[in-house]
Amino acid sequence: MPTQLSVNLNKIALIRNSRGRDYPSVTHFAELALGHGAHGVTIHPRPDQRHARYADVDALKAVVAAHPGRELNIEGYPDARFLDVVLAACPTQCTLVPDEPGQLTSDHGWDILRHGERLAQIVAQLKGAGIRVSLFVDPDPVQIAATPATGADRVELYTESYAHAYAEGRWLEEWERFAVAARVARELGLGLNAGHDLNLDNLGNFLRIPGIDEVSIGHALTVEALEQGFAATIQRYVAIMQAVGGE
Ligand SMILES: CC(=O)[C@@H](O)[C@H](O)COP(=O)(O)O
Ligand SMILES: NCC(=O)COP(=O)(O)O
Repeated sequence: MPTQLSVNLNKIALIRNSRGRDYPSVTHFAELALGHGAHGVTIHPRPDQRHARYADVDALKAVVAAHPGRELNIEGYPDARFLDVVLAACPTQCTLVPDEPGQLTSDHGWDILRHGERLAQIVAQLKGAGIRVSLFVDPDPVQIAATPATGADRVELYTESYAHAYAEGRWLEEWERFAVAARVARELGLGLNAGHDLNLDNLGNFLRIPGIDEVSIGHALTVEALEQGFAATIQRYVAIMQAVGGE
C-alpha cells in the first residue's frame, strides 16, 4: 500500500484570513486536493485561529464526506475547545500535538513518558467517538515505546530535522534515525504517519523508510503550488508516492 497524502490546508486558510472573506476558499482547495489524488486533508486549528478556524472543521467534514474513502485529519493541542470541536465533528483522524498557544509552529513531539496518563484519557475519549488517534512525536524510540500504553493508533514522526538535514545535503544519518524510529513503531503495531517540512525534493528519499502510512504536507506544498500550480503540485506528490510505493 503506497503512502497516502494528506494535504494540510493551514496556509490556504492563512491567505483567506488576510482579507476577511472566503477567498481563497479552504473547502475549494480541499476539493481540488482530493480531486487530484490526495487521500485526505488536514487542518490544525490553533487557539488564536491565525489560519485554520474551528468552523473550518465542519466545512471540511462535509467536503470529505462527499468523497467516500477519503479522510479528514484534525491536528491540534487537546484543550477543551479543541476536543469539543473534534468530538462534535468526528473526523477520520485526530493528531494530538503538544503545542503551546504562542508557538510559531509545531516544533517538538510529545513527552509521552511525562504526559502518558493524561493522553490515555484523551485518546480513550476520541476513540470512543470512533476517531483514529495519532500522537505527534520526535523520532525517539523511548517515546514511541511509551505510545501503546496511551491507546493511540498511530504516531506521527516530526520530520523537521530530516528536512533540515536533507536541505544541507547531510541526510543519511538523520534518515537512519527515522528508519529506526519507524521500525520501533511498526514492531509495536503502531500505525505510522509523518510530517513537517516535507517537500517535493525530500519526500521521495524519506519514503524509502518502509511502512509509512500517511504523510501530511502543507507549508512547502503551498509554496510549490504558488510556483507550479496547485493541481500540478498535488499530482507530483501523488506520483512520487506511487513511484516509491511501487518499488
Ligand atoms: C504538526 C505539524 O507539524 C504541522 O501539521 C502543523 O500544523 C504546522 O502548523 P503551522 O501550519 O501553523 O506551521
Ligand atoms: N503534520 C504535518 C502537517 O500537517 C504539515 O506540516 P507542514 O508541511 O506544513 O510543515
